[in-house]
Amino acid sequence: MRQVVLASGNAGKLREFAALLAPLGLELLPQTALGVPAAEEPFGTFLENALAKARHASRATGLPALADDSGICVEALGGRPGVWSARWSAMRREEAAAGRRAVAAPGGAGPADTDAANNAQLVADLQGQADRRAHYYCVLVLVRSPDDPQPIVADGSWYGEVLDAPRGAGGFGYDPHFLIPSVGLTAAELDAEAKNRSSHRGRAMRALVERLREGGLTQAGAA
Ligand SMILES: O=P(O)(O)OP(=O)(O)OP(=O)(O)OC[C@H]1O[C@@H](n2cnc3c(O)ncnc32)[C@H](O)[C@@H]1O
Ligand SMILES: [Mg+2]
Repeated sequence: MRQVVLASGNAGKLREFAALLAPLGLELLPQTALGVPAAEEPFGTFLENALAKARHASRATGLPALADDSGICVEALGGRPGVWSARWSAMRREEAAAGRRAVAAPGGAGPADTDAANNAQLVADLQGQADRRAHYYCVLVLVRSPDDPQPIVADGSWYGEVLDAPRGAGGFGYDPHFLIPSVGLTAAELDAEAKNRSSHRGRAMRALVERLREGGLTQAGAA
């Protein structure tokens, strides 16, 4: 296994993966560069969505594929945005229009919202809320073929708090509003290396690499 398709269209994730995977000796090809369109993400769990994305990219390219499904889970919101993180502001608009909690599929019909719209929505959702606890969650799925009977799975979490006022220019998504209390910085105030060292994605990636090593699938014993 030398070439792997990265089953993501998110430029922020792509940047982080490029650094995380550099030591592995794998050539990582973004699916967008291979003309693979975004997969449907219709499921209520991160795991199912990641598996769907990995299979979709592997089927389209004939290559092994790595997918990431991730999001921010806020205690006071019962774990939401969760799997709806990429289109949280649209989700909340749909709920407001329906006058109740919508039952739309997590990936929804439309494209992801802008980070600014999602962040503004999250801040509005937490207005007057004292409990600011939240965590990022990431699950990674690697399939060697679209019908791989043994997908390799790893996950990671990163705990913090949601800030009303954004701080920092690094990272992507909800990072300017995600405070890591132990260092007093937001995820967007960390440099890329520091974020990868402690983030949900960094943790999941290191766990995945461990699984690959166990299975002899890294450069040393590539399949
Ligand atoms: O599905 P792909 O193509 O990978 O790209 P996406 O942006 O739609 O990705 P997800 O479906 O996994 O949605 C995850 C959302 O959660 C947020 N998110 C995930 N990881 C993050 C991180 O490290 N920092 C900030 N926000 C993050 C961000 O808003 C993402 O759009
Ligand atoms: Mg997505």
